[in-house]
Amino acid sequence: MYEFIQDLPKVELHLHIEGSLEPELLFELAKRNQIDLPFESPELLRKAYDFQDLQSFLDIYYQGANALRTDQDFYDLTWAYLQRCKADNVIHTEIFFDPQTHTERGVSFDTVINGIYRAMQDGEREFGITSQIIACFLRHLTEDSAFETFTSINTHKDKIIGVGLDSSERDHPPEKFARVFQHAKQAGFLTVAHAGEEGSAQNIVDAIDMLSVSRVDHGVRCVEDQALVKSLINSQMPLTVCPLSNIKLRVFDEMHQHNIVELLRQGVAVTINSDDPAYFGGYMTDNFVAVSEAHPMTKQELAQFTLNAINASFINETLKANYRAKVLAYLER
Ligand code: HPA
Ligand SMILES: [Zn+2]
Repeated sequence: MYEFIQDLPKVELHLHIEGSLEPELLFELAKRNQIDLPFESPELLRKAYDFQDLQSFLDIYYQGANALRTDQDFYDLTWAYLQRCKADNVIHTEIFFDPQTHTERGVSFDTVINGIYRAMQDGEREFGITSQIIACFLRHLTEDSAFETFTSINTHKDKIIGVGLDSSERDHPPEKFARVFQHAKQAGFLTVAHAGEEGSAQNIVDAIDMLSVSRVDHGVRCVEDQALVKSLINSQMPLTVCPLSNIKLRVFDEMHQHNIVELLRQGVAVTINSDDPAYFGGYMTDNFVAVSEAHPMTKQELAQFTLNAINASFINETLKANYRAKVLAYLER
């Protein structure tokens, strides 16, 4: 099954580019930018990636992002991720970035977006990998800060397809960002939001109702509200689930307790994604393999994750049809 998964065409819809910063590149950037790191080597840094919950991860993740300073740093980060996409046969990816993580420490919005976008253009030209950018608001910061960030997002409308919501879910419900999301919608952006990762099923309901999201990021705690599960099936609202992330951040104790395959079999539009692969121990193939080892599946079921992701993606109908045909041809090979 490993070979089938490795070569299966995949679409990633939940990837924080800052979370793809591998310790080796982090060390290289720190040297380039003359930043002192509190670790002796990439190996020792990697050993420190042992998280109790979402917040304990976020603290280390924001520290790591501090090594990113220049347009070229963001290019190198994104290029390294796209090389992993190529290795895993990821044919399309929708990349999150956190503008405030950088603007709050004096790195300009333009520096960040220009570096990421340049690598994405090269990724399409050299590897044929299509991609989109989604700018996320940090939910632990204020609504005012989100509105200010939106002004920058709006000036790069040619490069950014949508807005998202991430960071600490507890104590920062969707409601806090209802107005800025409404503003973004009116300006023509699509919307997504992290909900039901550490927060309650009610956050999923509120993200759908108050933020008009096209997809829910994570969403695994939907099972605490069976009426919600029914409505997710009826509406085919996509969930961008991140299995290895959920284990590392202790949303589930072990992979065999994860609910993604049960949700798939009930007809929920679930997808498999890597979230922050440099911190959680794996990219797309690793996530598919971890799920399939704990929950044996048919090839058709594995391919359904990609078909769900194609349907849930922000690409045009022609490209969706082309990608669906690729998956079906692969199944019939
Ligand atoms: O899994 C996540 N949850 C919330 N915020 C995040 N920022 C990066 N990864 C995550
Ligand atoms: Zn995430």
